[in-house]
Amino acid sequence: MQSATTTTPFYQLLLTFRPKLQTFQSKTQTLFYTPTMASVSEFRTRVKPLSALGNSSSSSSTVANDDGSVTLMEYMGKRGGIGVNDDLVILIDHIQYACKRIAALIASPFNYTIDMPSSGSDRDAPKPLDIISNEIILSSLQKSGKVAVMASEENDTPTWISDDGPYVVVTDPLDGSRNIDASIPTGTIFGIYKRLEELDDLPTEEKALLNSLQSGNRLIASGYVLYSSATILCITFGSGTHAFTLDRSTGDFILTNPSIKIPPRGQIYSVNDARYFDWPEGLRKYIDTVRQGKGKYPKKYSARYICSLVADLHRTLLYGGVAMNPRDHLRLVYEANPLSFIVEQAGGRGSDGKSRILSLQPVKLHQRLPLFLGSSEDMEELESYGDIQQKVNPGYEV
Ligand SMILES: O=P(O)(O)OC[C@H]1O[C@](O)(COP(=O)(O)O)[C@@H](O)[C@@H]1O
Repeated sequence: MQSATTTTPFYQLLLTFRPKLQTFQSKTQTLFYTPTMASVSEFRTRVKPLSALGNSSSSSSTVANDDGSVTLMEYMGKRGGIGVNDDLVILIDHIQYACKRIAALIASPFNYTIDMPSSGSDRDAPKPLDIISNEIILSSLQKSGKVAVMASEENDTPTWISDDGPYVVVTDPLDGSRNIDASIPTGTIFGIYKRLEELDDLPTEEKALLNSLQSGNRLIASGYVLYSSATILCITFGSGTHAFTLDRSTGDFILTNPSIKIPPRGQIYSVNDARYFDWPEGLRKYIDTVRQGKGKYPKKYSARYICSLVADLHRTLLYGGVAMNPRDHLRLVYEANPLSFIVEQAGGRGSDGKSRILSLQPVKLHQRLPLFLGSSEDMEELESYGDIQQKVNPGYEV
């Protein structure tokens, strides 16, 4: 019998893989077809107040379907009162489509048979699904017609897509992919900037790089998709952070957490605790203090660490506390900036331990840094310990 693991065609096949779920009916008809560049005015909604979500902070112009639901497309299509322009709606439609394909792939029983040439024993070396996810996102961005350049954690240099694309997309297509074989949550992270028109006359390589190195405070939207027991798309356009949960029966992302407010204080710290002896004094002291309930919040903190940034952040957004990786490991452009924007829009803070992430000017595309994200009061207390950036980074094996 021929082994499926040795045939290259299977990998090729996965690149064009589409889940066979023809019985699904999508309200917005976007799940298993590639969205075209339609105007948002073509999206129809059945209107009624959003009372079913019980969210008083939502805009009064937000409207829901008969069953009380609001899809991501409806929410952006002027229904959420957030005024996302048509080009951006089309772009997000393509990103969410790509993420649904990634979600289906991650859950596929055929993942185990994907075989690709290894690029070394490096723990950070890309896994097959990293590469496939990257291809899926690139292909969706190309089809959107709205992207000038994509900078991905998986590529050494940014990919120039189109001279007149209005947007720049930075992405980590599949974060935490080391977790996949054990079905532990993973995620996609993305950030969107406007194309810097003043750079249009520069050589392609140069303008691709400079467009991708924009400071986080220029982000116009960012988000993540969490692939877990539920597939959740969390997004900000600069007016609050909103989460949508994939309804697998229809293929729509449904608004489930409008205007998320991260609790000002949580009781959870999230960090790879095995690195304790490599931490600086300040960080050790902080963790020792809060785990004993001797901090400003007089309760003993709990530890949670999934080792999947999107999952650790999503929990932190909902429950509060701090999620951190104190060593130079996570990337400013693809991870720290988009996630800091999400956290700030939810009322929290994103820092490298000394400075606000969104104020940093990236100097290298794959620049790494310590990252601390979380509740405003917890972040303030943590930073007051001063010395919290881990300088020793031996490149851990596991
Ligand atoms: O080994 P550490 O320091 O705990 O780092 C774990 C972190 O690395 C990540 O796996 C990201 O690393 P990659 O970008 O190499 O996938 C995060 O999801 C996770 O939070």
